[in-house]
Amino acid sequence: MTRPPKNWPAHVQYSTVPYFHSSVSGDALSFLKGGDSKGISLPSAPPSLGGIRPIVDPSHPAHGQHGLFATRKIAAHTLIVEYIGEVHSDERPTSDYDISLYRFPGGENVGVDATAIGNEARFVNDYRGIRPKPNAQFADRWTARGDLRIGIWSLASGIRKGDEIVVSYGKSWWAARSLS
Ligand SMILES: C[S@@+](CC[C@H](N)C(=O)[O-])C[C@H]1O[C@@H](n2cnc3c(N)ncnc32)[C@H](O)[C@@H]1O
Repeated sequence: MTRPPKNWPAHVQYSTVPYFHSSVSGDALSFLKGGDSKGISLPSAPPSLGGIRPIVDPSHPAHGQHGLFATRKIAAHTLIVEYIGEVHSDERPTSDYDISLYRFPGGENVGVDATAIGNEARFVNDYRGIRPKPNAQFADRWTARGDLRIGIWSLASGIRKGDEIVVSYGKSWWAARSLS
C-alpha cells in the first residue's frame, strides 16, 4: 500500500488505483479497464505534481479546507494528477467529490467519487474567487494499457511552482449547490 502524502485526512483512504463499485456493469468494466475486467494489476497513477496544503488565507473562499498546489513548475498540457476514487454507476447526488467519467450510449453513467477513497486530485478547488481563470482542467487520461481514467491537466499557460492548481467545476455544479 502506498503511504498517504502530507496533509492527507485520516478519514479518507488513500489509493493510487481506482476501486470499482458493484454498480458498474461487466461491459463497462471491460471498457474502462482496457479489456482486463478481472482487475488484476491495475496500473498505478503516476506521482502527483501537486501537494495538499491547508488554506490559511481568510480571504480564500475555501478557507479552513485544503487545496492542491504545484510542487514544481508544470509545463503546458501536462498531466498533473489522475483523479482516483470509487468508480461507480449509481447516483451520488450529495457528493462534492464526484466527477463524471463516461456515459455509455445505453444509459449507464459512470462517475469517480473520491469522498471515501482517493488521491491528491480530490483537493483541487474551483477557480471562482481564487484566480481569474482556471490553470488546469479535467480531461480523459488513457493509461498505456488502455484503461480510461480522468486526469487533471495543465492549461496552455502552464503553472508556476507554488501556485494553487484550480479547475472549473462548471456552472451546473455550482447551480446544483446554490439550489440545495
Ligand atoms: C472536491 S472538493 C475540493 C477540496 C476541498 N477544498 C477539501 O479540502 O476537501 C470540493 C469542495 O471544495 C470547496 N470549494 C472548491 N472550490 C471552491 C471555491 N472556488 N469556492 C468555495 N469553495 C470551494 C467546496 O466546499 C466544495 O464542495
